[in-house]
Amino acid sequence: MKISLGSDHGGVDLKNAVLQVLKDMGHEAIDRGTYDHQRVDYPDYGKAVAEDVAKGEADFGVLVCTTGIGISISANKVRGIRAAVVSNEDGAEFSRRHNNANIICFGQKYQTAYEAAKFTRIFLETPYDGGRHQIRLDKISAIELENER
Ligand SMILES: O=C(CO)[C@H](O)[C@H](O)[C@H](O)COP(=O)(O)O
Repeated sequence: MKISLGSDHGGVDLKNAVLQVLKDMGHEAIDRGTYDHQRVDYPDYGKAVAEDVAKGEADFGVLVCTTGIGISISANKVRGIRAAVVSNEDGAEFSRRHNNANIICFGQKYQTAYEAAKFTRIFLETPYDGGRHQIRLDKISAIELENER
């Protein structure tokens, strides 16, 4: 699979760790930065990864900031993006099964590299259940359309 990854300065170490694991697993990775600990703004990286996924240039995205919150809010502003902050195995599985999430987000403050890699693997390997869940996702899409300028 092709995975786009991004983080701000608060998530760069965890992003780099997940990037390496994804490469080791044989995935193709697009690293949208940031690349060091210099202070940057998380919306720039949330947008870059979200647009890769929304345009079909990546199958899935991985985003990391200090808490996972700001960068997920940013990514979710892009039409068609369902970015989920995940902090356990169940969330990794159900963000895919029920929400058809296309970006997994982490808070570097809370997740070890081992956990983030495990949750990302579960996320990538879990299919969407469809069925009744599509009714809810269609309602989310309708909210997006109703609120477009
Ligand atoms: O967690 C974040 C946003 O939800 C970011 O990673 C920032 O680190 C956080 O906002 C703190 O910003 P700072 O400039 O590093 O103090």
